Amino acid sequence: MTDVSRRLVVGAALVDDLERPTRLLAARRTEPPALAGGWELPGGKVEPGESLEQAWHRELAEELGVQVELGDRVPGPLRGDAEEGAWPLGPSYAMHVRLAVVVTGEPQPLDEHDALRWLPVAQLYDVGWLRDDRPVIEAVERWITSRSGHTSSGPN
Ligand SMILES: Nc1nc2c([nH]c(=O)n2[C@H]2C[C@H](O)[C@@H](COP(=O)(O)OP(=O)(O)OP(=O)(O)O)O2)c(=O)[nH]1
Repeated sequence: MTDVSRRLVVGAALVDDLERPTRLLAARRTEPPALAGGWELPGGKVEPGESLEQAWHRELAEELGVQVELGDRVPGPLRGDAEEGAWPLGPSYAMHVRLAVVVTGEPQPLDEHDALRWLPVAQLYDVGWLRDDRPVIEAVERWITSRSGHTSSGPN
């Protein structure tokens, strides 16, 4: 099935708190025309020679103007080598997703986006996510819900 390797992409599930998240940042794309107006996780393609971690930090600085701390992976269904745990975006891309929080700056739609929205968990589907993001957002929702259901002093 993985006869041709996919181009790696990083996506950030930017939340307000890594341990007890209550909201997620959605970004509206401006290009290409086929994807314009769709909402996505900020991020982009991993450059040659770059680690995934470097790509997350670079993309979030370029696109939103923020420095971030990375949190847990949100694992997807792809298997094998560089795509292990990534999410398929059509036939050509594989997106690795991690939670992240802003440590410096305020997110702005600097590049590739024309709007940003912080979505409370109860309103995660108020925007029109890109088709391939839907299962990713469902996984993020499960992750957030599992965390917010715990008290900070709980055993789990
Ligand atoms: N960043 C991002 N891309 C997504 C998501 N969902 C989705 O289908 N895509 C697609 C859109 C693009 O075809 C591809 C990622 O490319 P990109 O355009 O974001 O990459 P980039 O920032 O490096 O942009 P560029 O310099 O190559 O133009 O994955 C998502 O949630 N986040």
